[in-house]
Amino acid sequence: MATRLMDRLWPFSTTSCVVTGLLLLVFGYRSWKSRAARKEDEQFAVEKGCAPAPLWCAQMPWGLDLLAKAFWHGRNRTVCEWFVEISELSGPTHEQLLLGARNIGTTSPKNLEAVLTKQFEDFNLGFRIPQFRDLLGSSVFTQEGKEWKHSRSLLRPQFSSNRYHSFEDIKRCVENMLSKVVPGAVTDMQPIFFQLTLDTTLIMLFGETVANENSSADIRRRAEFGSALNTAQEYLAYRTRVGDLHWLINGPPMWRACRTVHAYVDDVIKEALEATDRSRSQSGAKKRYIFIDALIEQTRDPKVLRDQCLSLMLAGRDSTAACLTWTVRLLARHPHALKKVRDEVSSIVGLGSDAREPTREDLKQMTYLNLAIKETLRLYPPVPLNQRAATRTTTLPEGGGEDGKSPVLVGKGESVGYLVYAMHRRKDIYGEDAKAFRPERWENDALKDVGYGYLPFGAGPRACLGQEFAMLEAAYTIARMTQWFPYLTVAKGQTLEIGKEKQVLTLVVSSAEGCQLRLTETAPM
Ligand code: HEM
Repeated sequence: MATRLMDRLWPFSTTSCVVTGLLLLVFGYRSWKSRAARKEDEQFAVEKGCAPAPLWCAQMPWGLDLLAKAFWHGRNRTVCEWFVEISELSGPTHEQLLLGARNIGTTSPKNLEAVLTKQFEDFNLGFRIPQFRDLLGSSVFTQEGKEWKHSRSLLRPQFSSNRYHSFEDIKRCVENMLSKVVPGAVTDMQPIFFQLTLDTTLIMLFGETVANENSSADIRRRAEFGSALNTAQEYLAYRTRVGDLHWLINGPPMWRACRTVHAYVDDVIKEALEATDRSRSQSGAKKRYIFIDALIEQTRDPKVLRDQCLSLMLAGRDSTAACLTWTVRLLARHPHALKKVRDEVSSIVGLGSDAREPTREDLKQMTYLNLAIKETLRLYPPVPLNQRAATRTTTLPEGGGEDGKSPVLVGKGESVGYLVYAMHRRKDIYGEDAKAFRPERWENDALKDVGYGYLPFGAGPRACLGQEFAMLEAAYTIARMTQWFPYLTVAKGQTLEIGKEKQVLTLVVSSAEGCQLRLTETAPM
């Protein structure tokens, strides 16, 4: 019996011994390399007056326990709150050893200003390029240097408000979305917002062609595309947690998801190319200001078109949908804030589905609504963590030494993770009630100079290009939703306390509980 059991286990135990041995060798080599590099940098550190930042202590060699914890929090859907806990315990800047490689985590506005703007040339995207390549290929999000500058200068003019007619398209999509909500029934708004933002992004990129295709086959294909995009993103998110060992996070579900996503985008682009050719051949045809036209003027290479469009689809869909979901969740849980939004919308455009649709000017006047969105982006920045890696040995301005005021050394290739979610909840920046939803805090002069302490859209040369578009879409959607359904009630069983809810962290942070609400036209009894 015992021999039979050994026979069965033997091949597995041999394989696991070999794998474990190899991993130990790899981690050991990385630790040795990291220490050797540190020695070389010692002189530089002395010259710059650097001191070590607190070590976020891993109890096991090579930080294996940190990796295990990261995966545990991933499964338990509490990663962002874990980062808050770490930064509260270790201070605004800490060092850690993960899989034998040293890296730095920071929630310091001064350090972020250095990384994103002042010392822009000292940092690059690190492992983002190989981590994201399978899905996003080469696009504005995964390029650097000349290529990135070219992509950015190509895309930027398309975002300026007079070049796209998206506002009318957003309005149409929002009307379509609201007409499907059943008043008084419990509705999960999260998937509805993801669908809305996918539709608006598709229209922005490709014009009428795609989002208007409403046969059941088209709808099914769009849904398959959406779910494949989610799967692929989950893989990318796990890859970002293991640095240069990203290639370990792979497998058939990821390959299938990438194939589905790419096939869908390729078909849409093919259609858009044909539509552009048709409209060119019709003399006097009305010029459509859509992204794909501008891209096609530069290239007809299907791979280049796919990579750029897919990146924008991802950026346009997920971040704005997350922003909408969290805003509505928070408003429903804060009746006082919801009332203020309702009163404001009512006084500017009136309530009721047949009331006048808000214009851009109306939206600008809705100051409280805009503050509510701003406050949501503080508590739930859709991109809650991000990172850069040093292109050469350099320093961060603060975080080292006993008082945390000395510069911190960053060796060439080491990564700096910046924890926007945790920074946005720092009490020394936002006050004792930092974890509360209080849009009024932005009326206070004390936050006028918050600068790099508030970064939902990033900053510096790589700051978000879609910010204006996203804010317009979010404000319009919530204003119009308030007109149709002025009252929101949280469904039973949903978490009420901020930060206690389960969260799904892919490249954006969304709600694991969804956003289950009752939307009603009159005040609930
Ligand atoms: C609430 C919504 C949004 C949020 C919170 C958001 C957030 C961000 C952040 C944090 C970055 C910087 C990334 C980095 O530095 O690594 C970024 C970049 C970018 N975003 Fe957004 N974004 C939003 C909506 C959009 C939309 C709707 C689009 C376009 C359809 C878009 C397109 C871009 C582009 C093109 C970049 C620049 C990438 C680069 O130059 O590296 N974003 N966004």
